[in-house]
Amino acid sequence: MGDFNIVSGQPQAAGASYKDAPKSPVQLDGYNNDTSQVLSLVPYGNYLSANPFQESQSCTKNVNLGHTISMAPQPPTNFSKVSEGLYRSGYPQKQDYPFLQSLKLKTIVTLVTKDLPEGYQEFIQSNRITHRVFDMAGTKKEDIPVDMMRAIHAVVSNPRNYPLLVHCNHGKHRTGCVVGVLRKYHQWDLKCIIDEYKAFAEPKARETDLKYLTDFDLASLGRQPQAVVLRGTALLGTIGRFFRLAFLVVLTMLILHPLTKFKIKEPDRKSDEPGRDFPFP
Ligand SMILES: O=P(O)(O)O[C@H]1[C@@H](OP(=O)(O)O)[C@H](OP(=O)(O)O)[C@@H](OP(=O)(O)OP(=O)(O)O)[C@H](OP(=O)(O)O)[C@H]1OP(=O)(O)O
Repeated sequence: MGDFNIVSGQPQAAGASYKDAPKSPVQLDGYNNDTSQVLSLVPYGNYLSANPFQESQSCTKNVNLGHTISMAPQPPTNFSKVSEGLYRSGYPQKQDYPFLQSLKLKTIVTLVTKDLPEGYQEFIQSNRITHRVFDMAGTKKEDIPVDMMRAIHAVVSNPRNYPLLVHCNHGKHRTGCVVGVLRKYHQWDLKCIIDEYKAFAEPKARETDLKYLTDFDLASLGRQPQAVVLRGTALLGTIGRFFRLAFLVVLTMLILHPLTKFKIKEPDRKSDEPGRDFPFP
């Protein structure tokens, strides 16, 4: 019997529920005014078709019919890319580890405390991943403490920690709030933030989360919103480029000037070398 691929016919990892996956692709391209922040979200339902790991990192598994099934690594439930090097999902299970391994994660941020699934600790340790666990209560039970969100944000917004996966139980509420705050920090429009939250939380979007994201005060993060910094940086970069160019032009002129003088330099008047074909006054 030959191999057959069951990936396309089984878009969800075993043990994860189909209802958790967004039903349609979510493209948030162009949501943001700042093109430097335009992101292409590939939520779970559409992820496999765009999964670069599908071909390169397939593994095989024997089943009881004696068939050998080629299985591409499966992402965790509600998995998606948030931005370059930053990913979100529900709680990874054992069958998701090969996929996570392919992301070469440097950091995992877990937003809930509970007994770790089978092999999770070993997976994290063997891949030398820094594991940050935050004991966040369910968001319908209590507001996320300001200090906790600030600490989480400091980790998930720092590219030095990337590639980074942030996850909770189902990748809906806690993760939705953390990603929403990150979007706010990156100065996304509130409507886009809410749309993204709902794309992952529906049909269980919570009013408490929507209120949290709507009311969230960026000042509580104690940092300048990044988009402002980026725009400032871009302006400084433009000014810097202008001055560099101007400096090069001036330098070139200074170098060329003596050469030009040399070329048009009048002959030595005192010279009386033979062969001169014009007299000097
Ligand atoms: O139906 P409900 O509103 O009672 O919520 C249930 C459960 O729903 P279910 O029973 O239909 O599965 C939620 O799961 P989903 O809505 O994500 O499917 C779960 O949210 P969760 O997974 O932690 O959320 P994430 O932060 O991981 O995204 C929530 O836990 P808490 O948030 O800690 O309160 C649970 O509340 P409870 O039973 O009181 O502990």
